[in-house]
Amino acid sequence: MNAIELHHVTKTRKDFTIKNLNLFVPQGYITGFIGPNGSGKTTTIQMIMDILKIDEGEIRLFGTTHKDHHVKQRIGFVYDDLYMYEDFTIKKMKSFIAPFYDSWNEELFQSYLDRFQLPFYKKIKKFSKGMKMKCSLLFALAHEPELIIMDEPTSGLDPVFRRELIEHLQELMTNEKQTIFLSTHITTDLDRIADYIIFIHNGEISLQKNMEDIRRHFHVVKGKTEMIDDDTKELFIGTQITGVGFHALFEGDLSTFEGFGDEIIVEEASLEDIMFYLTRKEIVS
Ligand SMILES: Nc1ncnc2c1ncn2[C@@H]1O[C@H](COP(=O)(O)OP(=O)(O)OP(=O)(O)O)[C@@H](O)[C@H]1O
Repeated sequence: MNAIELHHVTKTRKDFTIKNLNLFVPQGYITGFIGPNGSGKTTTIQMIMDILKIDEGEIRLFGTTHKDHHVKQRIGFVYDDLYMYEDFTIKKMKSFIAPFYDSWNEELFQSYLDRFQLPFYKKIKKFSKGMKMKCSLLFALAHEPELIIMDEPTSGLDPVFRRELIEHLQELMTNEKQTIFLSTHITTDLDRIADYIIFIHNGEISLQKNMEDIRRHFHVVKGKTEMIDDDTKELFIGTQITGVGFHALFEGDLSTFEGFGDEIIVEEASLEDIMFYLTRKEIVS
């Protein structure tokens, strides 16, 4: 079963359109949502959370329409923009948020409060960006959601806490069978933990695959510039040509390169490579 499904979703903002978006987040796994700046990640997440109205299409959460308020109880939403709560302390925020959730776990809340070392009586507006993110995470996790949706959760966090967070998400997924959907620019965070990757570019999905398939099928091929002509270029998703040679992203069966011997080097592609070449088809530098 899918925790999140978007069917033919369309949304037009001032200078930007989400076109016929079909997106599937399987239950019980970590799905990374990646894409360059302004590609539509936050817009998509806001539509899933019903903060932003869709123009056309359908969004389903656990098989139910995303407008159903019971289904929202099952979701923990993490984002760093807590502007609505700037004048609140965590104490006051808790008095508003906790009663909303049937599954609120006070013991768990206190343990995360300790673990994240957040002040209970200080106004949110005096928090750093990282503290705000931790605060958002605290409230999202304390009601034991089945689905955690996170918009850029690692931005603003120092490397130590970022790593801890990533490891913690992995634990949640393994031990509690939670589903995690997170958008990020930091693709190296996902190389370690994601089971599925969805790549969005200019409001359209250009890749939706599990990590195993990605590891198996995407490679970076390197060789001499002379090897690149109109025919060989056709083999690649994207090519970067420099004075000393070419680097290119290849998807498919590596037997294509069997006859090339030592003339080429083939390496597993990272998510960063995939994002780079899918975004820029040809680069000459
Ligand atoms: N409130 C808004 N009104 C109109 N257009 C908006 C609004 N917010 C964002 N946009 C536009 O929608 C497009 C997609 O933005 P969005 O924030 O969804 O991208 P993103 O992938 O999350 O980007 P980033 O990685 O930089 O956070 C951008 O062109 C942006 O200018």
